[in-house]
Amino acid sequence: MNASPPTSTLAIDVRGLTKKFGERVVVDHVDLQVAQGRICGFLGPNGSGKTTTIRMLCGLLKPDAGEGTCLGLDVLRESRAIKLQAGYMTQKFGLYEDLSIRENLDFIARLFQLPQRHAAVDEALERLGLTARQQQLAGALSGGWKQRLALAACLIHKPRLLLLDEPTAGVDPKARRDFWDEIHRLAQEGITVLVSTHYMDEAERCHELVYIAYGRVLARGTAAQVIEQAGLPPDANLEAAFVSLVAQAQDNFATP
Ligand SMILES: Nc1ncnc2c1ncn2[C@@H]1O[C@H](COP(=O)(O)OP(=O)(O)OP(=O)(O)O)[C@@H](O)[C@H]1O
Repeated sequence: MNASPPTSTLAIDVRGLTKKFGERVVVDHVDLQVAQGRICGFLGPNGSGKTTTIRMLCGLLKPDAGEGTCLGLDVLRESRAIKLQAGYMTQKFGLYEDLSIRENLDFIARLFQLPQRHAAVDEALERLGLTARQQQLAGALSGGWKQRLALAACLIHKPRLLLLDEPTAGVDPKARRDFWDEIHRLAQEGITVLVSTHYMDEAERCHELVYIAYGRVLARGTAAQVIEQAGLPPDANLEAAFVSLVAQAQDNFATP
């Protein structure tokens, strides 16, 4: 008899994820499914709940309601294990400016207690093209190089899921393009990526999109599906779709 196929290859599979700050619901029953090896763009206006959702997915914030798994691990009960297998790149550069590139990566490798620390640092440096600069201080790097260092730090423990929160904000177009080429290489290796962005050209490079506003999912699917869900003709672009979705959400969900 054939072995039964895996019941799910979903790297992210959560339903009803909800978070309140005080009385304010900032993430409101969000369902999110992302298959392994896919790049899912997470879009929405400022303050719509993207970062809060990402922090719940990687185990840094406990949901008030909802359930599900990341990498097959329970988001409510196995947050520690999720943290060890996911890479989270925060919006703000979170590394030490007065340490060199190599020292920063070595520090992260120590935190993860990696057995082959030196080799892991070498590999991350090589992968992101940082080897020649490894002795430079992080604080002296340009935005594009800092972002590469931050991605190297995210990858050092070989995560199977990457949660990237506006990783290219303020970075020049060439550095953004290089970054996205790397994201696609990672996805081809089977790593799943959820990435928030405000850039439409980046949204177009995702396999699928989820668009939220007021903490609620307004549309999801391929770019063509999102445009259709926004009620626009097929030749409309994503920017028009998002403007239309936000206008609809304002009518439905905005509090006066
Ligand atoms: N720790 C917190 N305490 C209280 N309110 C918070 C906290 N964290 C976030 N918020 C609020 O929750 C809402 C959603 O914030 P969040 O950072 O998740 O949005 P976002 O979609 O990531 O926004 P942006 O695109 O600007 O990064 C915002 O109004 C924010 O001010």
